[in-house]
Amino acid sequence: MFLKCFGHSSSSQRQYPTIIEELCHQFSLADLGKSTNNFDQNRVIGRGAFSTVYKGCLQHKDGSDYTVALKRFHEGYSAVFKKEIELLCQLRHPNCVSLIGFCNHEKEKIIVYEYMSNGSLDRHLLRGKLSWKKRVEICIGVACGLHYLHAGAKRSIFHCILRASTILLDEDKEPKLAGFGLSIQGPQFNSKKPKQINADHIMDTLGYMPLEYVMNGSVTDKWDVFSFGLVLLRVVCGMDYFIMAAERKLMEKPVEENIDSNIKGKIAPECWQVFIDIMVRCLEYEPDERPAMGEVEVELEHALSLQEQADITNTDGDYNLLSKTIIPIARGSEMKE
Ligand SMILES: Nc1ncnc2c1ncn2[C@@H]1O[C@H](COP(=O)(O)OP(=O)(O)OP(=O)(O)O)[C@@H](O)[C@H]1O
Repeated sequence: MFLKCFGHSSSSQRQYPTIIEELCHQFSLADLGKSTNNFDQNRVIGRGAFSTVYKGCLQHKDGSDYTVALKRFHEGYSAVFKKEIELLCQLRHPNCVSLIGFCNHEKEKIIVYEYMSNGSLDRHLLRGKLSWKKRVEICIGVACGLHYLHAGAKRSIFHCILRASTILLDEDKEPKLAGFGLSIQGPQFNSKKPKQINADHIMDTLGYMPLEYVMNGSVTDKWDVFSFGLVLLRVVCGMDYFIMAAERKLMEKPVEENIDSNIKGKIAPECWQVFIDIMVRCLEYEPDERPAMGEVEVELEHALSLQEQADITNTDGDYNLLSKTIIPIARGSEMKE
């Protein structure tokens, strides 16, 4: 239904009849050029595989300013542009980035979003400044957003490129899912039938592809659950899975020995036990053995409350983790290499 809205209606010369226009604002290229000082390089806040992202300033009808992020797609990615608008138009959730509007002017394809002043999660993990508690809270928000995508709409949505750079943080460091350009609309909610797709085009940008896709081309919500497990791992270790794998830090060493030095000693054993258990389950080989996002969300809430309880009694000392957890992950994309 939504795709129809992007068809070129040669007779009427109206490119965007009805639905999309009703759901979000269509900006002129002139307005967006003005909002970014003509796409000034100093306004660039991010670069993705398909786009350059700018910080822009628009005006409300009453004349007051508001800040936005503009994703200007590279030439040749109009399908990704359309897909992202089509999906974002359907989403309303505090943990999903909000669409403000778009511009489709000849070769210029631009999406306008609410501005996330704290940028992407990966940058914060690199700096190492997030406390352990804040990290768990962020994971809960992401789990809540994914749960909504999988179960909150009539047809579930599989994000498919979940990673620390597609999780954005607002001014309160509340997480919002972004980067929906390669997401997939699944079967009707409650249908257990996996969707067969050809996602090879995602391969180069994706990386976190689970084994089942490579084996039989099937995509279910459990793809995102697997990617979420890798996000949990990154939140704990502060380092990307690929770097850890290249440095042989996984498989050979327990996760407990790879914990980010900025949070070492801050994790209560009771909290860790619940957290690591859900992480390991998210990374199971068999998709059916991975939990649904609703369960993940509940378990993470539980982990957070155990941390808070432990912090009340333990006011002065660091915590010591005695467990040793080895995670034997096999990514699909590795299998295909
Ligand atoms: N709404 C936003 N507010 C603030 N920064 C943003 C926003 N959207 C994107 N960015 C920044 O731009 C970067 C690239 O965005 P995004 O990942 O969505 O692009 P992409 O072209 O889909 O690329 P890729 O698939 O490689 O991640 C993000 O990591 C983030 O730093």
